[in-house]
Amino acid sequence: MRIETNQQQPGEAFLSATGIHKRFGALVVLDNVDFAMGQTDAVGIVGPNGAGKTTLLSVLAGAFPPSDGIITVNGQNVTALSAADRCRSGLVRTHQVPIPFSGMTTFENIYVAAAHGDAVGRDEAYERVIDSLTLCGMLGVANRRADTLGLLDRKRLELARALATKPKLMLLDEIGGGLTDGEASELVTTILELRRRGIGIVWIEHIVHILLQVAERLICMDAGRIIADGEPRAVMADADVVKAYLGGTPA
Ligand SMILES: Nc1ncnc2c1ncn2[C@@H]1O[C@H](COP(=O)(O)OP(=O)(O)OP(=O)(O)O)[C@@H](O)[C@H]1O
Repeated sequence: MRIETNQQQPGEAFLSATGIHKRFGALVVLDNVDFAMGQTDAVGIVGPNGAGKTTLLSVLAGAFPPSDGIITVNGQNVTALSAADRCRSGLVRTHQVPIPFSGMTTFENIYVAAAHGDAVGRDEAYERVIDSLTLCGMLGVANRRADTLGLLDRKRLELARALATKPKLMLLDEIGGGLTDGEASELVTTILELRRRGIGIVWIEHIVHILLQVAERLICMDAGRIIADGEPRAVMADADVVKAYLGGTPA
């Protein structure tokens, strides 16, 4: 199902993926996925476990190449580019399981991202760290070693590190995973602030009511395919989505 939305035409897309397949040996994980979005869009991705959501995010971010298909950023074919090069084009991802540099402080972790992401000078990197610490509510733990942080702060650190690369578009993989509703709501406040700055968001999340506070467009994947794409409430009510994702019971 493709539901009408205000999504941009393919020619205007900041990020696009065309005919994406991903196979791990005989296992087909992405099966002819087409996806396009504008730079400031907020897109949520849902779907059952194993649907291929994280794999799609990884292929978009450049963690590994697709088996087939083309990915463009700002009209440029980036299919063969590394994640680091895509980051310099403004596309950055966060990970489902945060793995910071454990022996470094929060500040140092973000500094590495700021200095590496766009090859900036020391002053600008420092400013980006302060901005990221502030926006993500981490000033109070700036000098704590990352391996002493609780889960919410490690999730905040994922956001802060990504933000410090000065992204145009952030790909978030279950940033709310493992958090309570209250904790996840705190992250929503931060993510909405990112949106106010004009940063686009692609967000995979199982906590749907939290996701819907941000997503203006929702995609549902199942078995490596996009089975619904459009206005979030319409997607959640779609018969195929109800069957594949919601166990036959509408949300
Ligand atoms: N590196 C890999 N090698 C082999 N199989 C993989 C690899 N990465 C993912 N898979 C398989 O691909 C399928 C899709 O995995 P993926 O993590 O993309 O799903 P998902 O929709 O993100 O699931 P979840 O909601 O549980 O995170 C799964 O069957 C998974 O076991």
